[in-house]
Amino acid sequence: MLHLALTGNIASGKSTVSTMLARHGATIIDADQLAREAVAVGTPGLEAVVDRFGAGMLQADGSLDRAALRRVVFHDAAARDALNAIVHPTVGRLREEALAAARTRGDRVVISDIPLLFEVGLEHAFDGVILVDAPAPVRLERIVQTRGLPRADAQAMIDAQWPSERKRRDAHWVIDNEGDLATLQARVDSLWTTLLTLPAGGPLPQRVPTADTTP
Ligand SMILES: CC(C)(COP(=O)(O)OP(=O)(O)OC[C@H]1O[C@@H](n2cnc3c(N)ncnc32)[C@H](O)[C@@H]1O)[C@@H](O)C(=O)NCCC(=O)NCCS
Ligand SMILES: Nc1ncnc2c1ncn2[C@@H]1O[C@H](COP(=O)(O)OP(=O)(O)OP(=O)(O)O)[C@@H](O)[C@H]1O
Repeated sequence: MLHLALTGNIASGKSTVSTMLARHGATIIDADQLAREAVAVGTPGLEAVVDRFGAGMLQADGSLDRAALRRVVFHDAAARDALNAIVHPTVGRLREEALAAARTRGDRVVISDIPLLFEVGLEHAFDGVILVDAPAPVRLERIVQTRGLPRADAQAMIDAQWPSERKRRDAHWVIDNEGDLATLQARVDSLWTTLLTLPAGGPLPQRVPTADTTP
């Protein structure tokens, strides 16, 4: 089994790329989705969030008020660390479970979508790392347009992550996503062709240049 990490800063296009890779047949393990499960109604995770941040973080139906928590943690690094400490261990455990299931099924290519891969120092736990990137102003516009957030809130989310320049150096493949979706699809198709030539679990070339993924 080839197990790769897919990462990239907020609104770089990770989910779009992972959907394209899934259509090619990859198994996707999505950390944002696992993070939602970690704080679902009735979990110790949600209880811990309420203990730390107060009952104001709940909606009337008892589920997490994500917008309320977002407004707190993206303007306060200590609060963000506290939330990460609650959520990340559960996300790690759920990822291991999903990975074990993929192994049992005999899946060929498994891709773990992990937004904070480099920030949490997980990059060496995989056979290789795919980074999706787009310039910060493009990402800012995407957040404002698709999430309908105020510009300052969108910028705070961008500022909560490492600049991508630092991540590009350590990725095996960089997919630039500054253009249209057809260009992105062509880049993902090209990457998939490359992935199929790799030995499962074998050594990967170190840091393949961006041009290699550009058709
Ligand atoms: C703060 C929360 C409730 C906001 O929810 P919301 O629905 O608005 O955003 P969503 O979960 O879709 O995340 C959107 C993007 O924000 C970025 N992001 C999320 N959490 C963090 C964080 N702790 N630090 C930096 N960036 C983050 C990621 O790029 C992510 O893809 C949520 O992001 C959360 O629970 N974050 C903590 C868990 C976490 O670290 N998730 C990231 C993957 S494990
Ligand atoms: N090349 C593109 N052209 C136009 N829109 C795009 C392109 N790539 C992504 N988008 C749009 O930008 C938004 C963000 O993309 P996506 O959700 O894939 O990013 P992400 O990196 O997974 O973001 P997040 O960190 O918030 O989970 C989506 O609405 C998506 O449809």
